[in-house]
Amino acid sequence: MKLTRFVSSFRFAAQGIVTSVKREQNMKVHLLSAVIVALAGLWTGLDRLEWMLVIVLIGGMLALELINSALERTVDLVTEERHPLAKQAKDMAAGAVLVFAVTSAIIGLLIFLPKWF
Ligand SMILES: Nc1ncnc2c1ncn2[C@@H]1O[C@H](COP(=O)(O)OP(=O)(O)OP(=O)(O)O)[C@@H](O)[C@H]1O
Repeated sequence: MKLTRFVSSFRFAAQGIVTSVKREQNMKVHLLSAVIVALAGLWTGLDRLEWMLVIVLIGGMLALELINSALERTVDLVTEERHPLAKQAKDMAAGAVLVFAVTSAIIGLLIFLPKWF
């Protein structure tokens, strides 16, 4: 019984990820970026710690985008009308994604640039 519920929770989580990839343009961009960074990592030859950083940043970016999409849907479910709080909620969630994206880009440059130049 409990095992069935446990397995189901993974299935539902997978459905959420698939829905996000299908419907969210930004998620596709993040996934493509992740593949490009992973290929660049293989080509460059990162060490174990560098790979750990890159994997944490990629996973964090994708997870944050999923949360952002979930929040957008929740807001749209609560109100179909324009509301300043709805705007603030969506814009703050988008801001969180932007903060993490910029942070990831800076750390990525700190990892890759010294190896290339
Ligand atoms: N219900 C709402 N009330 C007020 N502002 C909103 C609402 N929904 C979205 N916004 C704001 O409108 C701007 C554009 O948002 P977004 O790109 O998500 O498009 P949208 O207005 O939700 O339309 P769409 O359904 O095409 O995505 C953002 O600043 C967002 O915060």
